[in-house]
This record gives sequence, C-alpha cells and structure tokens, in this order.
Amino acid sequence: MDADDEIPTLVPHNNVPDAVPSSDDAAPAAKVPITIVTGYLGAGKTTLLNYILTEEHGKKIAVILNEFGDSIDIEKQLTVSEAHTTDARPVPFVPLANGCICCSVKDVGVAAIENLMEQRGAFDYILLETTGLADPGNIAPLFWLDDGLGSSIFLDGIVTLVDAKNVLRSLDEGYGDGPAGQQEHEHEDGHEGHGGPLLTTAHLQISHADVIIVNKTDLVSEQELAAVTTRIRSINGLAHIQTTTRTQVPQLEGLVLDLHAYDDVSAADLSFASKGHSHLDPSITTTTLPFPALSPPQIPLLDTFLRSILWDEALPTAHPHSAFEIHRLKGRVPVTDGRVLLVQGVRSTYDVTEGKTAVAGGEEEARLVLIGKGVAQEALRESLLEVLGGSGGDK
Ligand SMILES: Nc1nc2c(ncn2[C@@H]2O[C@H](COP(=O)(O)OP(=O)(O)OP(=O)(O)O)[C@@H](O)[C@H]2O)c(=O)[nH]1
Ligand SMILES: [Zn+2]
Repeated sequence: MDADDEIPTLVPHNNVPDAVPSSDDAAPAAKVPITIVTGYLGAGKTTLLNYILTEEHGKKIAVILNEFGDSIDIEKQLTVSEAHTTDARPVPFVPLANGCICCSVKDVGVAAIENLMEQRGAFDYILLETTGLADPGNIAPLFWLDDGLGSSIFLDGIVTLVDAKNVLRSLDEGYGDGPAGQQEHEHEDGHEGHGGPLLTTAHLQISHADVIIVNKTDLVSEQELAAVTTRIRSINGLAHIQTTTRTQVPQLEGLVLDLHAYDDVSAADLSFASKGHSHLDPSITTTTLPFPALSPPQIPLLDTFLRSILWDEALPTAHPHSAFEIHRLKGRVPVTDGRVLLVQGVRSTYDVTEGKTAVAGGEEEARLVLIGKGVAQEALRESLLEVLGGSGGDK
C-alpha cells in the first residue's frame, strides 16, 4: 500500500485493480488477438487487408506490415506519412478506414507491438502481414510464447493466402527443376542435410496455416481448383480451406478474425486430418496418432514423447525411423479422470493445457495430429505407445 501511494499516478484513479496482468491467472480482460496473414508474393494479402479494412466489422484494427527488406508497393505507400517517434524506434502510422491504423515495422516482436499499442491506445485486433518470403514458423512462437508472461497480445491464428493459379508450381519448385531464382526455404537451424525434396516457402506457409484462403479462383478451371485443394489438404489436414475470388471471404469471423487456433482444440478440429494419410505431396504431410485415453500417471510420459520429437527431432525409443521435422502439432488427449488435455505446437515450441470442457473418461480416443516432413505414422505411434508403457496399443 505504501509503495503504491508513492508511485505517481498517470491515469485517473478508479476502482479497477492493477491494469497490468501480474500472473497467468490474472483476469484475461484486455488481451488483444493477433492474426498473422501470410502468403506467397502476389497471392492477395494486400487485397485481403484492404477488404477487411473497408468491411463493417465494428473493430478497431491495427495492421502491421512486417518488412523483411522487400520493396513492396503497398508498404511504401503506407509508410510515407505521419511519423511518430518513440523512445525505442520510429514507427510510421497511417490512419485507415473504420478507425483502423496501419504501420510498418522491421523486426516484429511483442515489444514492438506493445510499444505501438502504448502510443495509439488499445486496439481490438491486430493483423500482421508478413511479406511473401516469410516463414510463419519463425514468427508464430514470438507471439504465442509471450502469452503466459503477462503480454497484452495473444496469437489468434495464421491465415495463409494461396494463389490458385500458381501454387502447384510453387510447391513443385522444391524438386530441382524449378525456374532459376526459385525461393527455396533455407533452414535457419541448418537442417538442410536431411535430404529428400526441398521445402519451398509455399510448403512452410501452408503447413503452419490455420486457415488457407485459396484465392484467384477466377483464373483456374474447376478441375484445377480441385487439384489445388486436394494437394493443400494433403499437406495440411488441420487447416480450414476457403476458396475466394479477390479474397472476398464469406465472413471474417472464424476465417480471418477470431480463429482461436491456439487455444481450444475440439474433436472436430482434428477429424479432418484423421480421414486419411496421403502422400500426394512428397515433402510435407499430415499424420494422426490415435491412442487410448491416458491415466494420470501417464501424463508426464506424453510430455517425454513430445519433448523428444519436438526438441530433439528424434524418437525417444529405438524404433528405426528416418529424419523428420514437425511444423505444427495439435492434440486432444482425454484423461481417465475426466479431464481433457489440449496440445499445441509450432516447431519446437509446445504447450499442454487443460481443456475447459471435460469428457467422460474413455468416451473419446486421444489424438495427436502432426504436420511436417518425414512424419512416419507407424514408427511415431509405436514409439508413443511404448513410452506410455505399451498401454492399450494394438500390438
Ligand atoms: N484475377 C484475380 N486477381 C486478383 C485476385 N485477388 C487479387 N488479385 C490481384 O493480384 C495482384 C496481387 O494482389 P495483392 O493483394 O497485391 O497480393 P499480395 O499477396 O499482397 O502481393 P505481395 O505484397 O506482392 O506479396 C493484384 O493486382 C490484385 O488486384 C483474384 O481473386 N483474381
Ligand atoms: Zn502485399
């Protein structure tokens, strides 16, 4: 009390408690969702953002353009006016329709965005447009990880725009016969030596997406469009796929805004992925590991398994397997005491939380869904069952 009285008060004193959440169970009141919008060059990211900013959505949205040294016209246009200087770095803002604002930052991070919020007051929503070359796997954990640390923003999800006319060619550029100057993915962490087909940027943007908007449907035939969506589904069995012309999504809610892709994991979320295991795309596939509900003592064993596959990119058991890397992971794991554990992962970052709605024990099968390169269902599942103590496996 004494300490509080000595701090100069900058805001009118009312009966609200401390505005800064001090621990993870502080009131989740003012967290602002952030959606990352990614997509290959020319796929329609700017068109989508303009569409959102002119639609009536009743939200005050901040649009942040992340430059990675690309010269993209929209970014030039949007960053010319009104420069506000902060103690940290100058952030140029441009006011847009609907009370939205736009700014451009070079190194996007939680601090940069919180800085922006301090200057401009609260937003209801943040859209982060990454340039065509960005790998969302590097960006997503920045916002997701800080969530538990009292940050005022949380990652809502990743929307990837795909150009229906060009995406198959972009995906096939990984096989060495693509045109010169292809945009190959270069692993920051040096995993290039795994062999096999290279991952293109298109692969990375699709594998990390929660919603995939297949745009420019006016430029392809129905057959071509079906081939595109089938290929995309085989890479990412978890994402919601929406086809559009000029990015005109039927509704924003659930497709671009308020995805909640990093909090709840429903059984329905995982059911798409479970319909089959496809090798249509030779680089990245989605695979499902079903296993029986866990008893409470098995919970740390699940953690052992996750740590091994995500941190070490290796199985914790002696099962022979080829190299793999996991980009995205979601799981729903009932426990025999009635709880449900929800598993979320991006690359090596993962999180296990308790679901809000319990199920009757044993009512539901546990499931991990993995999206990545070289994720062999059989070896992974056998290893998981062995780590869990061989319980209930079909051996
Ligand atoms: N035919 C057709 N053209 C489209 C569609 N959507 C967008 N475009 C056009 O495609 C071009 C690229 O769209 P943008 O929205 O600038 O794409 P972007 O992803 O922001 O592009 P970069 O910022 O360069 O990566 C523009 O000329 C758009 O008008 C569509 O559905 N059909
Ligand atoms: Zn753009």
